[in-house]
Amino acid sequence: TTWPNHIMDELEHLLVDTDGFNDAGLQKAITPCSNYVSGSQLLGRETAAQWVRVAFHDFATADVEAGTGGIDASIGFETLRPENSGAAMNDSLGFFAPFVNAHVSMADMIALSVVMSVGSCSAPSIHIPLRGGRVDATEGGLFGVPEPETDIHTTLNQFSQAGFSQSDAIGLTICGHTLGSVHHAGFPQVVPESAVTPNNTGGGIHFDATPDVFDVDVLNEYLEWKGQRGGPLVTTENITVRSDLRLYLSDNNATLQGLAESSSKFISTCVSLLTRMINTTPESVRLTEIITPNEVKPVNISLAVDSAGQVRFSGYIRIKSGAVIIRSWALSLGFILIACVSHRITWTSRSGASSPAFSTHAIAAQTGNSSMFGTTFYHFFNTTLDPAQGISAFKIMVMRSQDQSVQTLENGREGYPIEDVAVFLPHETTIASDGSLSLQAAVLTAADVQNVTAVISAPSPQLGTISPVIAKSVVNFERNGVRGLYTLFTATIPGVPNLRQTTLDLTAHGRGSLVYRDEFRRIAF
Ligand code: HEM
Repeated sequence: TTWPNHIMDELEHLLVDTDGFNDAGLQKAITPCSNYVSGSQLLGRETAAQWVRVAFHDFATADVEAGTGGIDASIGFETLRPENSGAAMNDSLGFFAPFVNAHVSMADMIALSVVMSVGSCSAPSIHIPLRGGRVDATEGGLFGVPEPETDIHTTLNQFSQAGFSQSDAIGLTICGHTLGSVHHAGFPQVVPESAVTPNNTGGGIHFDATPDVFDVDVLNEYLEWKGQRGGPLVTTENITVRSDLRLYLSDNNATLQGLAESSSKFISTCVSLLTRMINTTPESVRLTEIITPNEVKPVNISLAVDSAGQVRFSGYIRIKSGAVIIRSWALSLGFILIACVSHRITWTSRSGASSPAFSTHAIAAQTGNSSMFGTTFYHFFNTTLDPAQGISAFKIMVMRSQDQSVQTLENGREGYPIEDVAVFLPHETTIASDGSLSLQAAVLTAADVQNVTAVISAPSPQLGTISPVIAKSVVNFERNGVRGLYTLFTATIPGVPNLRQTTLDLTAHGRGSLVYRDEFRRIAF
């Protein structure tokens, strides 16, 4: 894929930027893995485990033959159903809500959270491949999440409707039940009140000795009948609610004995089953390619037209260091080659023609960011462009430290595209006392643009679920003076509920059928 791909870029950010500079803030919720982010640690709840359970409950009502359900965030509308009992659903969706935007659906957050939980709560880190592009449901789906009371026949039918065979169902359940606990609060029919203690007020009993590690312990403890022996859904005195025991015994432990061959067999089976679980979606959904951490990624690339009409080109280049440490970087924009001590920048002018050279420098790498994929470093650049020449794309040159070889990253062939005819200016957004927002854009006067509009995508509350819906509205911009070679345009819109998550797609119509777009810009900083 070439840059930008908004869905993949956003999910990659959430997955990879988990620490230090530009931390997306998701992984902290499950660091350490025993952490509970939605309330007191004394409750004995675990956010990482909740995330995996929520995904299962969203998935479990899929009907693969009908092509409906699966990971579609319909779970948000279904939290009052007895089959979705427990704090996990609204805890998790409530935590994910501030991450949702025009290109990050709640359904993708649910899938991503499984990848994050399993990847973070394992060593070496277990990587479940993530794809994006799931679409949020607008209402609840079918009933049919298996409960502790559900008989084995019904349970297997429910899994089968979701595309999972008997051995898949057994495998997926034991893979899920390596994390977390069953709680007296929510499941008093499974866990007795005696589990409640001052340090465990929710009365959680673990499935295995390591409830905060995604590992094979639950399986070994069950088969060897030691430790937690598979947990409360195996051992509870109330026979009716021994759903795990019924499931595991439904093929006389054959599936589990197969999985117990080795830890790696268990892990690889879990990866495969959990991947299938998060990729079960309504049939209209087209998932993206697998999201892999970018070696080199442009971040927050922006143009700004200052009051003197100067064009500032700035942003970050994030570099992932694995085996390769990159000592220097450069930006190239086609024809201009800028050389300073160890950085080079070239670019393509607006017309694709060569432009005069300029020099800039990168500010030393920001604090490294260590993620489950390795460490990343941010390099800042900020330079002035000649507005008459403009910019249409840039390329990035990196030097590998091992052999000093220089590689030019061209984002396919054409370079990383950048729009300089119509530019939204998020730093100039102002908020009036009545909450309304004044937006600014700059459009190159020579482009002879008649019509500037924007689609605003604002995550907004919706009835029946804690998950936001993206409300879209269109706004027309009016001329508002001149800055150098640019004409300023402005628009006023009513306040939005979630400013930080609200984005805008700017469109300017020029001569003939020429259209200039500055897409997926944060409305304000
Ligand atoms: C027959 C199928 C299943 C039944 C009846 C079942 C039932 C339950 C119950 C009653 C709890 C306790 C929840 C609480 O006290 O908060 C639980 C916890 C959990 N389940 Fe399942 N489950 C099943 C399958 C699965 C599957 C397939 C997964 C994921 C792949 C999964 C993942 C989890 C996780 C991670 C927890 C711990 C949650 C926490 O600690 O908050 N379960 N399950």
